[in-house]
Amino acid sequence: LGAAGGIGQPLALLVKMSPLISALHIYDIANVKGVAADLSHCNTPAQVLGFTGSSELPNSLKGVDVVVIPAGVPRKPGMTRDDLFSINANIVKTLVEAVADNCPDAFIHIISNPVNSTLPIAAEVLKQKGVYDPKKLFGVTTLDVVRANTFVAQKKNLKLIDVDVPVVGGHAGKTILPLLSKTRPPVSFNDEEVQELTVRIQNAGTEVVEAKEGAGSATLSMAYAAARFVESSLRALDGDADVYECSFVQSDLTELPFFASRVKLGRKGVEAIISSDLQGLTEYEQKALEALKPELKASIEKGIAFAQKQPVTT
Ligand SMILES: NC(=O)C1=CN([C@@H]2O[C@H](COP(=O)(O)OP(=O)(O)OC[C@H]3O[C@@H](n4cnc5c(N)ncnc54)[C@H](O)[C@@H]3O)[C@@H](O)[C@H]2O)C=CC1
Ligand SMILES: O=C([O-])CC(=O)C(=O)O
Repeated sequence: LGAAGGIGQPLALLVKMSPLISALHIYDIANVKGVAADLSHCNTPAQVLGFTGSSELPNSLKGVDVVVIPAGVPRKPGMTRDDLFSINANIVKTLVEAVADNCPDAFIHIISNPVNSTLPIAAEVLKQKGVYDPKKLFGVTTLDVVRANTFVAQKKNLKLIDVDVPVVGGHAGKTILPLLSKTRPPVSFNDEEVQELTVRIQNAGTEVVEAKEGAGSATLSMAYAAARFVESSLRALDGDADVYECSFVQSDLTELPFFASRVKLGRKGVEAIISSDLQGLTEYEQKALEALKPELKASIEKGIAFAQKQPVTT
């Protein structure tokens, strides 16, 4: 949903290449028919159907196993992700209402920012509709992991394919907390490296927004990350027993109702939340974890309050 946008188009292309996908439904309020015609000429198995306008939204969702939502406006230089709230909150609310009505059992991947608030909005909408399954609702934070892996591999001269850094918390500024001490394979960092890498990972979205000079935010790397999360979800749905990803989900790892961490994915969604990553943190990570909680809590509460003030349409 939001398939004709900067993320939506390359994401649609990447998932069209996946042998795990039989049907690819793409929906947007504009320009989607051309994208569908174009994509449908690729000789890969997924059958592509384009849907546009709210009258076609229900049919785009019927029978769907995984819904990905990158609909909404991106940042411009000088903005925070929270500055997108006033527009994107409504977009996510409307789309998740349609998901609740048409494919309530689907895995739902929320990309639209601010994820720290849009994910709680989605949860609240699903609750009001009576179909909330916390195991199937995901805030997509895969790009933070992709970035952390890339930057750590570059800094330490490691083979990229081997590096895996869990990133916890949320998806904005200092709520993004890479746990460098939990990097696999084990790597040691001095204090200066920890500081430099942590700040770069936290500000990587802004790095792209500034480089694009008003033309939007990360789209290609985001599409890559979202395609990875889709692929992992489909493998889990197919019964693969070894699927782990970081995601912002309902969680009891901390006192906050939603928290990003590594999760084990299975046929029914989140099978387990991996608590061991939060054990044995360094002093730096422990302090950063405590420091991110007030901002993350406020963003979560803002999302919930918004959804409670504007009950769902039935
Ligand atoms: N979670 C993450 O890590 C990341 C999230 N994002 C967020 O993803 C969102 C999309 O970014 P871009 O693709 O670059 O923006 P974009 O403006 O290029 O595309 C957004 C698309 O959403 C569509 N859209 C707007 N309202 C809609 C509605 N009600 N229903 C369906 N489609 C609708 C637009 O027509 C457009 O095609 C932004 O909110 C951005 O902040 C971006 C990068 C990373
Ligand atoms: O920075 C933004 O606005 C887009 C985003 O979430 C990211 O690139 O991590």
